[in-house]
Amino acid sequence: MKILVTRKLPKEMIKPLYEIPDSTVVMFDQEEIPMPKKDLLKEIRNADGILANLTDDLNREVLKEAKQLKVISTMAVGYDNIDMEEAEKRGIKVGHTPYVLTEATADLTFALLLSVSRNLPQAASIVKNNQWKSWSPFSYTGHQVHGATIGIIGMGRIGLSVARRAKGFSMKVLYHNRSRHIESENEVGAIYCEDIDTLLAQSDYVVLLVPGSKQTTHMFGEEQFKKMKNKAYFINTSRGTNVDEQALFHALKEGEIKGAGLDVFESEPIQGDHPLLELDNVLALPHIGSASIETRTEMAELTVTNLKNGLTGKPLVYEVQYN
Ligand SMILES: NC(=O)c1ccc[n+]([C@@H]2O[C@H](COP(=O)([O-])OP(=O)(O)OC[C@H]3O[C@@H](n4cnc5c(N)ncnc54)[C@H](O)[C@@H]3O)[C@@H](O)[C@H]2O)c1
Ligand SMILES: O=C(O)[C@H](O)CO
Repeated sequence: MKILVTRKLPKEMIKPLYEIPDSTVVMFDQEEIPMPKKDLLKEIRNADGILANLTDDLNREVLKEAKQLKVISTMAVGYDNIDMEEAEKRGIKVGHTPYVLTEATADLTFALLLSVSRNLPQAASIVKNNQWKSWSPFSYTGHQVHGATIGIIGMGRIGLSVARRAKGFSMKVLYHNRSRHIESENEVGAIYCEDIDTLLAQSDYVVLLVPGSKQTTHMFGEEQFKKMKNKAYFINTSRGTNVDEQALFHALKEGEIKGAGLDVFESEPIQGDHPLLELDNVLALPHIGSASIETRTEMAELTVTNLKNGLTGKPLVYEVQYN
């Protein structure tokens, strides 16, 4: 049985895979860059299982090559990099890592919100660059978080955890979701906006937390940014493909919205000449929502368990359901 691991992980962490009888583990030898596409195509051909991550494009063409593949285990909750229709057609089970990353990602989402609202990157750079002249009445003043209104789009696991943090800051919580989320209404008093426009018009902070999918691609564009308050901030820790970046650039440049905190981009990694990076009112991070040591360790362990279970005839801990 051949197992492909597309990113270098500590040997100790993937030990359970070596313990599968008659298994051969082929692991890419680098941690910081994805396995080149040509190597992935070559290695996946005769693989039975693959430990993948969100940078592996497991599209139809790639999966068609994978004649022996039985299990894909991705080290992420999102699985928009995997062609689920093709996986279903081929009977490939897909495992992912919900829950274990919820709190870390909610923390990072709230960190972005606080940072953009109070201009932390700009203020920190003044100190570091020896440009701090004096305390002053209005320099670097941002907008209040306490008591403001947050609008969460995608009230799922992470959305609810962000809502709990918002409640701790005495924020009014609005949400839009595919369907009502009674737990968040009962627990934090979140108010359902069936019409997304109501949420956009009333929120001081709009937080996007829906999965990446065909339905959510560019769900945020010119129209949505125009409906937001001019003093509102946009936070995206979901998927970059959910946002039309040109429209976002325009909205930020023209002052239609006040600022943005972004952890994800349409095409990652973005380069230094990306238009959004020209703007002072953008805080951009390199997709680090779940990046705490504790969470990434749990994600890796869960990914290994999902794969081992799938390859040894046991139920995956978290299996993505085909539509
Ligand atoms: N930045 C990061 O590092 C990072 C980390 C973890 C997760 N994520 C992203 O966050 C997403 C959410 O994770 P989760 O665990 O909260 O998922 P989840 O499935 O629990 O929540 C997603 C919510 O979005 C809703 N939804 C889906 N499509 C919608 C639509 N078109 N309109 C309105 N609501 C819609 C669903 O009903 C659900 O309640 C992941 O899919 C992933 O893309 C990013
Ligand atoms: O979907 C996910 O899990 C994130 O993007 C990475 O943790």
